[in-house]
This record gives sequence, C-alpha cells and structure tokens, in this order.
Amino acid sequence: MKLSELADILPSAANAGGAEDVTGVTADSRAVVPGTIFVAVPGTKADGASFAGDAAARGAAAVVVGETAVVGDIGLPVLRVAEPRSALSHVAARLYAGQPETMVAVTGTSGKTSVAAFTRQIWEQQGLAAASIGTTGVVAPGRNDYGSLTTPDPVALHKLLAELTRSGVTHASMEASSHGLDQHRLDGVKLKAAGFTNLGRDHMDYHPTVEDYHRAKLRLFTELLPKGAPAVIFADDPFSQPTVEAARSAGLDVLTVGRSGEFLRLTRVEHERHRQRAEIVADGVIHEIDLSLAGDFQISNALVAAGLAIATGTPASNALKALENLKGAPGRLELIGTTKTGAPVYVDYAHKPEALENVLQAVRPFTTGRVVVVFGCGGDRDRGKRPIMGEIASRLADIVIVTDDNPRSEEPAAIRAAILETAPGATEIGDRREAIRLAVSNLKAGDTLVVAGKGHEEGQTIGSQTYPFSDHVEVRKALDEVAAKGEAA
Ligand SMILES: CC(=O)N[C@H]1[C@@H](OP(=O)(O)OP(=O)(O)OC[C@H]2O[C@@H](n3ccc(=O)[nH]c3=O)[C@H](O)[C@@H]2O)O[C@H](CO)[C@@H](O)[C@@H]1O[C@H](C)C(=O)N[C@@H](C)C(=O)N[C@H](CCC(=O)O)C(=O)O
Ligand SMILES: Nc1ncnc2c1ncn2[C@@H]1O[C@H](COP(=O)(O)OP(=O)(O)OP(=O)(O)O)[C@@H](O)[C@H]1O
Ligand SMILES: N[C@H](CCC[C@H](N)C(=O)O)C(=O)O
Ligand SMILES: [Mg+2]
Repeated sequence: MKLSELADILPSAANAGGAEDVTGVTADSRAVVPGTIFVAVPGTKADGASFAGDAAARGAAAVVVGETAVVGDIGLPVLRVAEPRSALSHVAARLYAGQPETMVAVTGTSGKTSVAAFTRQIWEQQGLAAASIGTTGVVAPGRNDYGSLTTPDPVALHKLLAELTRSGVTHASMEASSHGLDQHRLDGVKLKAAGFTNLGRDHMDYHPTVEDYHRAKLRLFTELLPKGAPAVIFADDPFSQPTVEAARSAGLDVLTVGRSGEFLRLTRVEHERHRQRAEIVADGVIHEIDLSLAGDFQISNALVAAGLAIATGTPASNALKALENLKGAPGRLELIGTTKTGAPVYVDYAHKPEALENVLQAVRPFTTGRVVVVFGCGGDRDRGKRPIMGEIASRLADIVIVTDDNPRSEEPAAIRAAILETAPGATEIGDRREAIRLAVSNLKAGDTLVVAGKGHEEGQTIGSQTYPFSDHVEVRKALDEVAAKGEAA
C-alpha cells in the first residue's frame, strides 16, 4: 500500500511523497523493518517521539507524531495527527485488513472475560464460527492461546482479527479494558454492539479518579459504537444509570438486562449447590433456565452475553436456551474438586474489592459450614485496595488466609501487612502453595474454600522473575494429598 492511500487517516500523507510501499505499522521503534510506519506515542515511561531517529535508522517509511511532538530532521516524512494512538489503530486496521463480520466488545470492572466467553459459547451453539479475545487468551475453532493483555495492542489485535477472518470466523467477542479504551486500542474495530457489566474500584494506579475511570469505559459507547447500535447494559449496578444516560445521549439503542432490566428481566433465581435456576422474561415471554454455574454474578454475566447475542441476530429463545450449556471461563469460580466430606474448592480471579465481595457472597447460600478464603494482593498495583480487601474478607469469610499474589518488585510481607491491618483474625502464610495446603487440609463437611486472585494465571511473579505456579494445580495436589492421608489413616 502507498502512503498516500492512508491520507484519510494521516492527512499530511497526501503530499508527503514517499512512493515506496508501506508494509506494516508499529509503535515500537525496535520492531521497525524497512517499509514500516512508526507511530510515536507518548508513554508512561518514555515519549515515542524520542525514538523517531531510531525508527528512521531501521528503514521506517514514515513517522507519525502528535501535533506538538518535537522531531529533528530525520530525512523521512513526519506526519502530524491529533491522536497518534488512534491513528495507530486505524492504520493497523487498514494494513492488516479483515475483521469478523459481527464483532462485539464488553467493558466493566468485573465480568468481561466471562461475558466474552459466554457470548462466544452462545454463538457456537447456533453453529456459528465464533471467537473470544481477552484476559484468558484467544479461543476460536481449533485454537486456544493463553493470553496476556485484556485488550491486545492494536497491531497485535488487527493481525489477529485478520487471521481469524481468514480462518472463517464470522463472530467475535472481545474485552475492552479501561487501559485499552483510554489508549485507543479499539478505535479501528468495527463493532456491531457493546456491553457494560458494572463499575467498581480498579486501576486507581492508572486513573486519577473513579470518574476518570468511568469516562474511559464510556468511550466504548460514546465514541466507538456507531449511532443506533445496541448497547447492552447491566441494569442493577450503581453505575448502570449514568452509563444508560451516556449511551442514550450518544444515540445508541439501549437494552437493559438484570432484575431491573427491560430487554431481559430477571424475575426469580433459585440457588442450588453448583447450579441455579433463573426465570428470565424476554419480550413478554417467560423462560425458565437451568444454569450449571454458581454465583449470582454469573447470572448477570450470562444476561449481558445473551443480550449481546440477541442484539446481533440470535433469536431470544435460542440465546436463552444456550445459557443452560454455558461453561465458566477458566478460573472464574471454577470448581476444582471436593474433599472426601464433600467440601467444594473453587479457584477464582477476584483480585479487586467488588469481585472478592461478590464471590464470597456467592458461595454463602450453599455453605452450611465455614467460608474459607485464601488470597493476596498484587505488587506494583493499586495499594489502596489492600485494606479494603482485608476488610471484605474478614467480614464475609469465617477463615481468612492472607498469602502472596505476584508481589513483583514489592516486599511481599509489606503487601500482606497492608491487608492484615483490616483482617486482624487472619492467618498469614506467604508461600501460596503452603497457604492452599493448609486451607484444604482443614476443610470440614459443609465448608467452602475459595482460592482467589490468580484464576487462570500460570505464574507467580516475584521480583522480576515469573515462576510456574497454578492455583488449579496446587488445589488439585492438596486435595489428592488430603485424600491419600485419609486413606492411610
Ligand atoms: C501502563 C500501560 O498501559 N502501558 C502501555 C503503554 O506503555 P508505556 O506508556 O509504558 O510505554 P513507554 O515504555 O513509556 O514507551 C512509549 C512508547 O515508546 C516506544 N518505545 C520504547 C522504547 C524504544 O526503544 N522504542 C520505542 O519505540 C514504546 O513501544 C511505546 O510505544 O503503551 C504501550 C504501547 O501501546 C502498551 O503496550 C503498554 O501496555 C503494557 C504492555 C501493559 O502492561 N499494559 C497493561 C497495564 C494493560 O494494558 N492492562 C489492561 C488492563 C488489564 C485489567 O483490566 O486488569 C489490558 O488491557 O490488559
Ligand atoms: N458480574 C460480576 N460482578 C461482580 N463480580 C464479578 C462479576 N463477574 C465476575 N466477577 C468476579 O470477578 C472475577 C473476574 O471475572 P472476569 O474475569 O470475568 O472479569 P474481568 O472484567 O475480565 O476481569 P479482569 O479485568 O481482571 O480481566 C471473577 O473471578 C469473579 O470473582
Ligand atoms: N491484569 C491485572 C491482573 C491482576 C491479577 C492479580 N493476580 C495480580 O497480580 O494483581 C493486572 O496485571 O493488574
Ligand atoms: Mg478480563
């Protein structure tokens, strides 16, 4: 593609010269090869513009910078745009062309991974070639890649979307993180619909205020969805109303779901041990649905997913029927096993206050004994959530074991101490493996154990090293050990 063919995205490209072919785009000068457009974005640690010379030396076709960036004479077209990150996304979408015909995105503090996975599963059950993209990775026909970012950077994202499209995928659901929205990673994605789950405390290390955080999430509705497109909004959250208002003023077709929802109204829930029965009214018709998932919050996620599927063409009765076969996303209130006496052990990804609160409340109705929780807080992340999570754990669990969860560059004991400040009765065991062993070995009939914070993760990051570690594997081992001891005794 010629540079001038990108003139609608990069206005100054029209007369920049540069006859040679543009072969790619990147925001990292180290990834430049001859023919690449280098987009200099202002980062948290460095200003991309300071790498323009490096990009030129590696053969960049042109450099895209913000309006005020300072770039010396590098012998290349320097194209100025108002928002380099947005330009990066649009150029990536053009160069790595091809997107599944029906794409939806979901945002919210908690539930994104679950909703993205559920939406894919509903589509799959209709016989559609569907994919989901997010924290736990990419799942598509014949493909299950472990993930890293919740919303991939635009270059990786568009390469992926193009690949999925080539392999025949027509439907894709993706997570829109607040970082991703704030950094314009989704600006080049053509969305048919979007969903909102809830808003709680998160990423206070990145966003200055909760309002700023909410505003970043709202971009999905106010800037990315085309006018008239459906916005599926969970109705029972404190932030539902402001989200509905923002979506309405952006001219979207607002579809609310939940107990106070109008599009899908939840009228009754009966909790059973590892499943629940829900009554959902859609367009005046009552549907009785048996979900094989535990937790009220999973019903909320299932409703948002059903809303997205219906809004993009799946008949309501099919979408709701499909909820009966949903499988939870890996590490989201995932039942790993039970002790000999029947005490269930769950692995869950709750690593923020509202999530921990929800998961502990979710297991209470079917716990006749004690609720036991093992958790920690990540290092180099929001410090403010530590005492909040300590308080929640001691209020909602009967036994609290505070352990490590990716301490990263911080002193692990100091992280634990910040949690323990508000969880005075808790037991402190830094070694996560030991913490899990102790918790499992003390379980009695009627108890429920939740190992929270790492979910699907496969590593424990201590300092700058990531060691293989999986809650799933450790719980399994602990359950086997306890069973073996029981037999030996
Ligand atoms: C905090 C954050 O969001 N960082 C993102 C940000 O990086 P940054 O601002 O720190 O970049 P920087 O180091 O200051 O460098 C500025 C620019 O110079 C470039 N550079 C740098 C060095 C060089 O030699 N040449 C060069 O061109 C860098 O590639 C970058 O484009 O811009 C980069 C390029 O777009 C992103 O890749 C990077 O995401 C990193 C990988 C990251 O870890 N992000 C996490 C926090 C994240 O996005 N998480 C969310 C939310 C998860 C959740 O909800 O829990 C997610 O969607 O996963
Ligand atoms: N709708 C919900 N409301 C409250 N808590 C939820 C909800 N859905 C999930 N959770 C809790 O949050 C955890 C993470 O869920 P999920 O991975 O689906 O959310 P996410 O938004 O993708 O999170 P992340 O941003 O960390 O990837 C779950 O393990 C559970 O504890
Ligand atoms: N995407 C989140 C995941 C946090 C998971 C938790 N295990 C932790 O390490 O804090 C982050 O990197 O902040
Ligand atoms: Mg996620």
